[in-house]
Amino acid sequence: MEVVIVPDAEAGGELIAEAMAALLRRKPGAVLGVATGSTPLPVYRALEAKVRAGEAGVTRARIAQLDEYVGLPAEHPESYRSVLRREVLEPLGISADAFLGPDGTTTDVPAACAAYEAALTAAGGVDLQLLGIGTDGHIGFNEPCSSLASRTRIKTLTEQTRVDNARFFDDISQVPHHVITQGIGTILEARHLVLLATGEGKADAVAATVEGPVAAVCPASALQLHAHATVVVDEAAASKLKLAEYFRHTFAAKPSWQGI
Ligand SMILES: N[C@@H]1[C@@H](O)[C@H](O)[C@@H](COP(=O)(O)O)O[C@@H]1O
Repeated sequence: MEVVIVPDAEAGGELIAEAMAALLRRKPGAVLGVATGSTPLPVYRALEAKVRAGEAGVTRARIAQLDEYVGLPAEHPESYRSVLRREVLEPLGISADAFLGPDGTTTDVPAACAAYEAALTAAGGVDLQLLGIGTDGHIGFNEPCSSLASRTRIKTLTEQTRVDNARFFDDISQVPHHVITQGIGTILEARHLVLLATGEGKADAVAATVEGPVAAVCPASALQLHAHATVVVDEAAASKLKLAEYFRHTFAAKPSWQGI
């Protein structure tokens, strides 16, 4: 696992957007796995700037969704499909045909989960999966104690996650209790995992992810099992890492052309 400590969220966004741009230059039909939440927004803005500047092309790229609320209408502004349309597809000029995601409006959840797994496989798998992290260490919507081998399935949100996500809704009663999420086993199949965490509120979860044991109680710790996982954190999110100086020194010594 590579840990990169950046000065702020914008620097993290730029670093990750450059990795995405480099991927698109060598593989124009790449599948980019995207995440929702506030943290990834600087990545999308930086990638948009690169696309506009002609540094990366997205005409053949595909976008894959990580997770989705169950029961929100697809056109609900806070369905993750709507959020990704607004934050990723429209700004980058990517058509809805190039979007892969689970159907959160379904009445047959197991079939929708199986269909999404099949769609990811048919697309050739995810090349780069961007991840945020919940304050409880969740990735996607894999809450603590999710199986490290799990596949796309329904999950019940913890009260903590509903409280954390209530800011996107008028009040907490509107936050769904159920979600469909790529499983941890599914996520681990992406060729490159890039987790971005910013702010002090993520410091405990980052420390458990990077320096704690691999344990289902901290789902993000599964990244330790992946051969190409990058954790990008700002100073505040890195504040509880015992090995922070080592990580700073290691990245500073890396040739700049190498990227993440
Ligand atoms: N399902 C999403 C996660 O994918 C995201 O990582 C997390 C953190 O969000 P934020 O980046 O806003 O802190 O929120 C939600 O639970």
